[in-house]
Amino acid sequence: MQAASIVIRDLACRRGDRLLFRGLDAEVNAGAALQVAGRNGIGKSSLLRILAGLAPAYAGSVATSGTIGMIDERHALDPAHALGHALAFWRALDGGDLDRSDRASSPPVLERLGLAELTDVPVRYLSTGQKKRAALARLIGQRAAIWLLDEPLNGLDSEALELTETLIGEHCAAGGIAVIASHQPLRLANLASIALADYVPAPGMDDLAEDGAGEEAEFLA
Ligand SMILES: Nc1ncnc2c1ncn2[C@@H]1O[C@H](COP(=O)(O)OP(=O)(O)OP(=O)(O)O)[C@@H](O)[C@H]1O
Repeated sequence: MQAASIVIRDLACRRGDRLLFRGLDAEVNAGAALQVAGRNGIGKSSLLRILAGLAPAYAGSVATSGTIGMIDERHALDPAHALGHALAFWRALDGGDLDRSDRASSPPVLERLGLAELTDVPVRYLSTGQKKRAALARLIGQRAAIWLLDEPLNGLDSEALELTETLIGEHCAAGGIAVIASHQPLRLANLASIALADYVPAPGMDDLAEDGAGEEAEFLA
């Protein structure tokens, strides 16, 4: 896996006419995980979208090294297709083989994720937790160095939750990076945490315009 890193400097994020956070600095290096925590609507997903390059920063900068894979509430698997077919679509783009294990000691990914028996089931019939696992299978197949995970534990039973933590841990142990927006406590080695509440501007301090920031900042949908 290529060396991965994320460097965030003095980052500010604006949504609509609201400055959500400002002055955010962070560095994540290969092998580490970063949890982004905070109340609903504080800007966790917005931060992940900036890191993914899907939305512009209002001010400051983000530098990433390494390919990026992201999971949010959109699983990006065609609901009309059987799971196996939907995953094969991504496999054709990403390369890799989910039926094969990277390590002699662990079973293939679909089996580990409890999906091996579900490959004939249309994606739209999968349960919430099964869709989450399927999205994780797609992400693993992508072999991206940086994982951006938006609430990856929501809707998972305790077994799937533990497995997700294990897979994130393995990804980091192999030199990857994971940035995880989550309200829930995470059991991961080498985990740092950002509380976005620490970067919310004080009332009346939500205008960076005089710094020349964000004039062109229009968010993608
Ligand atoms: N395209 C947009 N235009 C304007 N405001 C937006 C847009 N998208 C999101 N917002 C607002 O930005 C704020 C932050 O949203 P975001 O989804 O980043 O929060 P979050 O911390 O991930 O929340 P949650 O925990 O509920 O998922 C919210 O108030 C939201 O309504």
